[in-house]
Amino acid sequence: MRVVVDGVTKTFRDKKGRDVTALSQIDFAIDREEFVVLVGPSGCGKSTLLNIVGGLLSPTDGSVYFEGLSAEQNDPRLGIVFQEIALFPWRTVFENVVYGLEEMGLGKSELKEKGQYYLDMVGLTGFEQAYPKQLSGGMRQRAGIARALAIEPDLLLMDEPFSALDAQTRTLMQEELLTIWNRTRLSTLYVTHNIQEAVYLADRVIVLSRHPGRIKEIIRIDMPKTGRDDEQYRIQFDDYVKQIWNLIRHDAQDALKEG
Ligand SMILES: Nc1ncnc2c1ncn2[C@@H]1O[C@H](COP(=O)(O)OP(=O)(O)OP(=O)(O)O)[C@@H](O)[C@H]1O
Repeated sequence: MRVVVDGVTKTFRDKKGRDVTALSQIDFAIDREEFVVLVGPSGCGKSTLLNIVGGLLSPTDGSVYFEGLSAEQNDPRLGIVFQEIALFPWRTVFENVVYGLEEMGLGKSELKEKGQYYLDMVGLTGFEQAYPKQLSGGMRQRAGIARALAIEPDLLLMDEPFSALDAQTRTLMQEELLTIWNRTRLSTLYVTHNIQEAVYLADRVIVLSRHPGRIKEIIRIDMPKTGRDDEQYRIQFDDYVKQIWNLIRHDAQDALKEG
């Protein structure tokens, strides 16, 4: 699904009653079958922007269009994955994955078929009857991804989905996400702090600056979608990382000082 973010501005009121502009005049599009990553220093408005696209927050100004229509006119189906996946502890992995499908009123055999298909896709075959507390962090994230995919969304929204995982699990999950994405080719908006992750996954990286959050630059990652970690792309990969870090560095230092 093509998504257009048009002139989005978001103002919050802080505890002292002052208006804080979190996002100012944000314009960009996510094309069909495009993977767009938002990066930027802490507090630049990445999550706010993702939540606005997902309809969880409304913009103070501007609009989001889905295939040229507003969310009310189009009612896009959204698959959302957050950093801490909120699985229902009293439901098995399978029951968690099919939760959205149940809500959509699917029958038992369809639930079984689709649930199993997406569990297999994320590598959780054999864990259908396990409960979330019996899973590792990486497995819980996989279950959350399967749940988001199971509803066959028009758009996938992911907010730091791997940042609570250890470095090795994170690398493996990035690889798996690419494999899954290549099968589904869902339009995706993905938020991360991690520049390597952005360069590894993105068709385009949107770099935000802070106070107020604005688009600093949009960078197309001109490398094949798979195998970016191959030796032959190392220099190109590192150049993208450097380019993005140079755009973020000053803002990140400021964010650090402000705490
Ligand atoms: N509900 C809220 N009320 C007041 N201010 C808010 C609210 N949500 C976000 N903000 C402010 O808006 C700005 C953007 O926040 P947001 O969480 O979107 O940034 P972020 O880039 O996702 O940050 P991080 O990377 O640290 O998660 C920050 O200055 C934040 O303090």
